[in-house]
Amino acid sequence: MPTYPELKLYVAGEWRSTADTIPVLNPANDSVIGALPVARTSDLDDALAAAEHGLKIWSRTAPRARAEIMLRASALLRERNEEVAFAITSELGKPIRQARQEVIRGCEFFEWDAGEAQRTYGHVIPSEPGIRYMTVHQPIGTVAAFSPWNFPMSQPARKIAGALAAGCSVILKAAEETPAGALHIARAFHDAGLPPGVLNLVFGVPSDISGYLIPHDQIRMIAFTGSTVVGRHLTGLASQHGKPVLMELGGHAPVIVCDDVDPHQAGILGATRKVRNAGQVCTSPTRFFVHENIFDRFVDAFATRAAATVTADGIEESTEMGPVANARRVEALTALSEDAVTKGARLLAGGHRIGTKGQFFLPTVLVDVPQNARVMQEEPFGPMAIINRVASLDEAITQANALPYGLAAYGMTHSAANVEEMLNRVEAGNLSINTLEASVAETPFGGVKASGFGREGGQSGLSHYTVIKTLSHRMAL
Ligand SMILES: NC(=O)C1=CN([C@@H]2O[C@H](COP(=O)(O)OP(=O)(O)OC[C@H]3O[C@@H](n4cnc5c(N)ncnc54)[C@H](O)[C@@H]3O)[C@@H](O)[C@H]2O)C=CC1
Ligand SMILES: O=Cc1ccc(S(=O)(=O)O)cc1
Repeated sequence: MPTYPELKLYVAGEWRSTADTIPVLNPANDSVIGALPVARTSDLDDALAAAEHGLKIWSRTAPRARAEIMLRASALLRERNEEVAFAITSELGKPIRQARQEVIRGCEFFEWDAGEAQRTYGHVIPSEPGIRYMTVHQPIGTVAAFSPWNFPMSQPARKIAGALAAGCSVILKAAEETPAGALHIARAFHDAGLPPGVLNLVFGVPSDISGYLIPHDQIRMIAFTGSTVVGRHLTGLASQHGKPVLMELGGHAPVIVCDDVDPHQAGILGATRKVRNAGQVCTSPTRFFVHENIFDRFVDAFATRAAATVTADGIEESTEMGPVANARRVEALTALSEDAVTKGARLLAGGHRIGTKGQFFLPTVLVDVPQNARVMQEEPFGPMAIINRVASLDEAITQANALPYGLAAYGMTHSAANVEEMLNRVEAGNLSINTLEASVAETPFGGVKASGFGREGGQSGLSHYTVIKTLSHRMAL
């Protein structure tokens, strides 16, 4: 059986502890599994100095050589999949099978961006004789990155992959609740031969760290994934200091179910995907707008499948859904469910926690939810689905666009005309049809409206980590 790693900071290529620590809990049983060192100001200063040195080396390292180190680190993570997955399940609660998939997804980000590192092409711009115009893409500098607790490995991987592929150095503050995924990444890069200082990993009080790092001249770009409230705060701080940001924020994903699909199959797909990572995914399908012709059959299939979800400690191979990440989520979900029922929603499954040990909240299905219920506006970030009936595609799209969020959106239909209508009108960064997968390494991922700006992954994923320099070269003075 693998063990949970000893938690350390990683600064200037070395592991370090501090006297001040934060306990890390297993949400399946509330036991303490680790003590996380809190970075002191001196650790942050050391990380800044190391990242400055690391940038000098890494930005002058050939893209092919960068890619080789990234691919070696990724291969090590694949070899260590069982150990990393065990750590993720221990600190977050996610079923071990999903944790293994998360490790693979994180590796795919490194592998994709390692390839993109070698394709950051500039242009030669047509010009008059005697002068040449060209552009090159250079690393933006040292990046301050902040990753959330819901994907402890793949979310840090996203940011580290983009920054390192572009030739930047990074100071990553990973989530205090789930630090081990980022720690395993740092370990893999250390073992793969990444020069000291290129990647630095710190933990602590989030606002203290962001408040200290972002204003520093040396930090040239800020990448954050998390709530819209925190993202806006960091965007404000960055803008005060004139720095660009990449913000991947909240979502409240609509799913438009047209009447030309099999309602049983669609309901089962919806319920299965809803409980992925206990619904704690920014792209989690949440508001199902189902055509009235198939509504009842969809609801039956969805609620039956949701209620049958094997909910237990994620370390068991048979578990389909583990606990939510912490007590805050249980409280928030309970309040949202009670509020919706009070306002007239029908509760068909779940709605409450189970057990006295651990943070287990049952898959929850709310039907015919009125507009004034809080859950119609607030991201539940848990295993909670809203299913409402609509009379037309037009009504569904209007409902889908009614919130300020615009991250992932989904449709289920076999009609090309319906797809075209959704593509043209649904306000979202990512629209997926007949699949509830919104993000893979090779496609750009990100939001519109309150869900953020910028894209991670795909061909454009490195653009935020580079700056374009234009050369105007006259052949003679
Ligand atoms: N888009 C996503 O993947 C995520 C979204 N969220 C959203 O946030 C809501 C609340 O989550 P909580 O963890 O309870 O609260 P939160 O908003 O306090 O924390 C979210 C994340 O932001 C980080 N953070 C908070 N303040 C920060 C600051 N000043 N500087 C830098 N990082 C900071 C935290 O370390 C954490 O990882 C969730 O219900 C969900 O809606 C949370 C985690 C991930
Ligand atoms: O919570 C948002 C989120 C989480 C994971 C992923 S990915 O599957 O690792 O790409 C994307 C968005």
